[in-house]
Amino acid sequence: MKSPFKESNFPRYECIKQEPSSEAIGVSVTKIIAQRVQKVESKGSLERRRSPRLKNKPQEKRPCYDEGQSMELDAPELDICNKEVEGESTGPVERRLCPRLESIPDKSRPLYDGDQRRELDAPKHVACKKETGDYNLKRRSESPGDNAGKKRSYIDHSMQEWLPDIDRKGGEDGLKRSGPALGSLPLKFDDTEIELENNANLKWTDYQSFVADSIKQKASTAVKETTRTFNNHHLRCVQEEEKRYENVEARDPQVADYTDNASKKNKQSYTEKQVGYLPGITVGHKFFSRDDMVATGFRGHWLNGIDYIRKLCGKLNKHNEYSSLVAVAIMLSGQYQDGVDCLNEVVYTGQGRNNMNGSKSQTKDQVMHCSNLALENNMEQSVPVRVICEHKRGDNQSGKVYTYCGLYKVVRCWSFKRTSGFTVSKYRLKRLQGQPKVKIDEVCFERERTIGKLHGYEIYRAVMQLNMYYFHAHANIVVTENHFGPVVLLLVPTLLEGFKYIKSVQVARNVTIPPSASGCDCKGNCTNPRSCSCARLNGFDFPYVDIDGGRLIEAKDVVFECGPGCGCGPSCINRASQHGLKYQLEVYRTVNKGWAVRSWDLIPSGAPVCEYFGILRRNDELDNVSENEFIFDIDCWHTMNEIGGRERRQGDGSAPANDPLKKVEVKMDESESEFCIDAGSCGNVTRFINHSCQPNLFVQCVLSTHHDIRLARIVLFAADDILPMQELTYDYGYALDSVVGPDGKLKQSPCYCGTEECRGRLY
Ligand SMILES: C[S@@+](CC[C@H](N)C(=O)[O-])C[C@H]1O[C@@H](n2cnc3c(N)ncnc32)[C@H](O)[C@@H]1O
Repeated sequence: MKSPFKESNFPRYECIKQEPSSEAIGVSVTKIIAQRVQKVESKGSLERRRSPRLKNKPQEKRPCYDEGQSMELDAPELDICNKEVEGESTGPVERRLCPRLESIPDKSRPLYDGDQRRELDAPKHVACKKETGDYNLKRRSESPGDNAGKKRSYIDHSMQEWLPDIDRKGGEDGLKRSGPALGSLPLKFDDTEIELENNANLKWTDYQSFVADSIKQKASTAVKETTRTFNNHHLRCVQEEEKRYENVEARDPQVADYTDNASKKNKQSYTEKQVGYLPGITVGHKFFSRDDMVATGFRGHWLNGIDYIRKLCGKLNKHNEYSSLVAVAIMLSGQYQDGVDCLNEVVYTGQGRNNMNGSKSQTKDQVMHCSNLALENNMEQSVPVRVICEHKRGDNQSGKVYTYCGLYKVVRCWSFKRTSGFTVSKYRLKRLQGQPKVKIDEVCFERERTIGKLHGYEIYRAVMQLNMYYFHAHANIVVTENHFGPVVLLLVPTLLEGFKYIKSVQVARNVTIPPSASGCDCKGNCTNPRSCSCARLNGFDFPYVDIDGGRLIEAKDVVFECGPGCGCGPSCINRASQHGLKYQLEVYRTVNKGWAVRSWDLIPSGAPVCEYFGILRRNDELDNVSENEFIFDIDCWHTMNEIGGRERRQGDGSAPANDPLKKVEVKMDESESEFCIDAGSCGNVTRFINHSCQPNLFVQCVLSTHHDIRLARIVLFAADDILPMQELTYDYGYALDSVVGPDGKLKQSPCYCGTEECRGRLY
């Protein structure tokens, strides 16, 4: 298809053949980028790393980073936290207050002590009801049909209790925050203004929303962390399976622990599962596997459509059974049409009596017990159920996404004879009012919508034919790369004039790349970690598992991949980061951070996303370049060894005793790294990736061709499962007040990452 734009608007840049002159190198801010997603716990005197720019500043004028001092500089109120940590405080610990709240009289302040927090985090109403056995006080009706009609008003009213408090007054969009979000906090829910000491007025509603936000954020961080841990366990388990498959005995006893822990964790969440709203998992939340749902306690079972819980009460129901079961969640799979905005009403078929080994067709009548009975009890006892929709992934990889659609009430239950002659239970469920809208098929939709919105042409087809993307004034640059053709980058000429797109690191003339290391003797693919010498360098294991094209099990100090000196072929799993861009990445414009990068595809955790390309230079060459914000220090060794105030990532000691890295140790006693990658004048999509204090990518040093860590490759990996259209970010790892301008003065730059962990400044 022909481009809708004039050819002249689309300059195409070839990969550069020769290194650009140093004069051509970029014009903008300072330097250094480096990250660590997992930071080690703060160790007394350990400083955060500081910028090499500090070299230009006399020692006495350099900023201090140790905890006490930086607190003094940054925020006096942090002193309170400090004391808490150090255990100096003897009386009840005073918690850190939002500066806005400091002047509110003591008795009017919300309480934050542990017990109350717990109450807030757990669905409070669930707990109360369990204790009082309140469910069973309600009269059970004889006929399900009558039941629905008669009890409707009651159900409508009572079910609101199960919604997240935060959404109760929020209306359809759930944006407005309301008082009840604060659970048992002693707050007034009106617009009364509180007089502050500085004569400013604070509305209670602001105050409430501040607290509500912080509660909600903490819970969502906990969910994120659980999912991350689970993903790690999951990849470990996959590795175990791969080994079993290869009939290779597990050498590392830790692996068994991981497997055990994963199952223990799941068992634990099974017993802890809750009815109703779960803090941290809001409507629209996406899970990427059934395991994720179990790990976070959202569901207690991998397979069953109806997930139920046993309540401790002892009433007989109409089936002469104890009505101690209620369903907590049901899974809808393939029962809806793509693109349905919101499932306000669903009809659900009970489970059981199918031939699970063969055709999956029904072989007997369904009976009203266990899960089916539980779902009926939901109706009779006015207990809402979480509904999850299963749908296919938006990219072309196989797999599913599970979207949480919200809480539903069961309004009717009946039995139905199918044409096969067997009976099934049927349930009609209605979505509770006051929940945010959800697009169940968001993952698939976003990409299509973006393409449509940007161009109004059949761009998707053009992509397939021409192997590249067109862009629009709003999107500006789109990068793609595939197995057949060269990288294509289309730029808005006025925005990035002179910038060249490259698809490998270019080497400056005064830098010599060491000769290739001798590699492993494997043939075809490396599969046996005991005989593969590259696996040995990684601690006698392959760092990747063979799913989704290779996923890194966990961050390491350094990953040794197979290289040109190895006997294995290009499809070897231990070359996972060498295949270029696998995901379609888009460079787009943000409001306050300049350009940014997002993916049109779903990226699974541990997947290599992109490598930092630019010109490989000596660091000292750039000492007088003051304005270049696209320089990445290759400081893997310094980070591993905590040299120059750097924080070591929680490594796993992957480098064995006869580590080839030891050979370079002597050369690297300086506190600053020797080499860097300068993407000021040429680079790839990675240079547009912004910083976040809570990133979804992490930086991993990779060695493949040679084993000189001073010249390691810098590859960004997914730290989480990343949804399409989510901004990709990593932690630049600046120490605060570590960057000095050409005038010798400290430079500060605000951070707009917008995460709850935000430190407020980039440096
Ligand atoms: C490597 S560049 C990233 C791409 C850049 N946004 C652009 O438009 O080219 C680093 C620069 O982006 C901006 N930046 C990145 N992350 C940021 C953040 N979280 N908050 C504010 N600015 C950010 C800063 O100006 C920083 O020096």
